[in-house]
Amino acid sequence: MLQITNLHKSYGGHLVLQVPSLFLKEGIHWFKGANGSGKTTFFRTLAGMLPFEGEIKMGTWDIRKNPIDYRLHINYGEAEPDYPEFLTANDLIQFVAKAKKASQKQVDELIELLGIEPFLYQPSGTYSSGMLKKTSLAVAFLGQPKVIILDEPLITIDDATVQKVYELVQRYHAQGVTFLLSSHQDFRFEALPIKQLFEVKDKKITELPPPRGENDRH
Ligand SMILES: Nc1ncnc2c1ncn2[C@@H]1O[C@H](COP(=O)(O)OP(=O)(O)OP(=O)(O)O)[C@@H](O)[C@H]1O
Repeated sequence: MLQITNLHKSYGGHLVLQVPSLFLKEGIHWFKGANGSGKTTFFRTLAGMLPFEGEIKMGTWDIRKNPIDYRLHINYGEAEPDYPEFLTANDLIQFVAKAKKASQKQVDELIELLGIEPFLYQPSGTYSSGMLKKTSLAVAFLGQPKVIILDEPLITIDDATVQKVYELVQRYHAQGVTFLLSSHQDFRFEALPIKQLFEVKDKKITELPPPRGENDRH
């Protein structure tokens, strides 16, 4: 699904990530790593938000040669969303829905599932961190993505919303969507059928044995 070749990512000449070759199959992938290890940098690079050296392809779409197809089919949910404070959740969701060619039905379902109605028309500057996160999660599921990247999707949301996120991931996964999830804690996504587990450490990304899922424990 995603092929990364000779990726070098630096900030101001300081190398933070080096990935000679990495192929991510279809499925749910979990990237672990300590604070500052490079997870967000990797995700933002894959999402087409940062300049980098190397090659990134989704199927046959090259991030540089097919920028529209590539970006239309990859969605990104920020770890710590930060929006212009005068914009409402409705403004943000409608804007992205248009860009991602999402239906109003999909918009309404995500707003309902994630419990966004109570603050839909309030400026985001008034939101709690959980309300901001719910908005960014709704945005990340819009359209017909082939890949959804969720950076620390479970931080700041309550337990009921965590269950909703698992439900959404399972539902989209069943429709063939590939997920890249990150956490800086060891235990986060055991409830999901993780295909590949990676550790981001020392500027490198290394595959680890997959975690045992909840279903394996019975
Ligand atoms: N815009 C930037 N300019 C300069 N350095 C940056 C920038 N963004 C990140 N870095 C550096 O790149 C490295 C990786 O940061 P990154 O945010 O990707 O880590 P992370 O694994 O997502 O961390 P966390 O778990 O704390 O969110 C860190 O050393 C960080 O200081």
